[in-house]
Amino acid sequence: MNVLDVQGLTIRTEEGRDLVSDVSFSIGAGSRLGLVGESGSGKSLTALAVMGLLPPGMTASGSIALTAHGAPPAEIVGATERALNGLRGRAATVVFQEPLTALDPLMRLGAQLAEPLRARHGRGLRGAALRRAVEEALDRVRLPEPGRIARAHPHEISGGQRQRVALAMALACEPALLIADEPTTALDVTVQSEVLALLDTLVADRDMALLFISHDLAVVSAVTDHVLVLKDGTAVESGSVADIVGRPVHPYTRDLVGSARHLESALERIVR
Ligand SMILES: Nc1ncnc2c1ncn2[C@@H]1O[C@H](COP(=O)(O)OP(=O)(O)OP(=O)(O)O)[C@@H](O)[C@H]1O
Repeated sequence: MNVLDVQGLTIRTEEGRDLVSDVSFSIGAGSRLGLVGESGSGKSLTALAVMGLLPPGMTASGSIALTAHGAPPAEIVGATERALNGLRGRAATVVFQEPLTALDPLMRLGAQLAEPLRARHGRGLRGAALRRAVEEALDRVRLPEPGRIARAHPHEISGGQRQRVALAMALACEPALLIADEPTTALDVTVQSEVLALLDTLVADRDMALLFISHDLAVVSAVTDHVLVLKDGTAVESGSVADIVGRPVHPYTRDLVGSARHLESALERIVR
């Protein structure tokens, strides 16, 4: 059963220019697809279309079917804002490159995390039980001293910690599909691999579907099993990580393989 089924997705500007053309892919529960391509290839727009969050003036055509937790498939293309609101969170959530986009600078992190937890578990969750749920959610993303983090404001913790909080907020909704758009690009290399390892474990534990977006094929190959290569808004190649990294066919994919930063470790992982 596919959690996400995208068929012939085309994203057009008001002026009639296609930024994404006829892209198709699907992701089953527990599967992970990497969307890889250079800057401007259409990765983020594809993710935004899946969330029904395209910038004003842009339109999507084709089909984006999202199936969450045994519910019948919901069509995102052309859905009303009300229908989309019902799907965001429970069906799909997204983690962006910059966690500050998801966090309110003026609110304590615990209060922010409480919102999706209460949306998921009911407004009756409050007081000590709510505090416990917040700390458990922070603990699940391996944040030390969850009590202190819950009382902090976003600027009082590090970039890596903020991305963990953003991940905790996304997971609090228990989504069927998690979209991660360059979630580690803004982090330094050590923190990046820690967050990737965490993401890997959290997705595996929950049998979630993962759509992972990055310009870096090495990063994509560390967390996904299949890859779709985008160039100028079109899919040029797709296949298993082992095939794409080991036997790239399209010249553009070959370039991506060549420029992947930690290619050796990516290959090591595939060989393992
Ligand atoms: N709001 C917008 N208005 C007009 N054009 C846009 C808008 N957002 C993106 N684009 C254009 O659409 C194309 C695809 O952008 P998109 O952000 O999806 O690329 P990307 O592969 O995610 O790259 P990056 O990693 O740099 O975000 C680019 O040519 C970009 O300039």
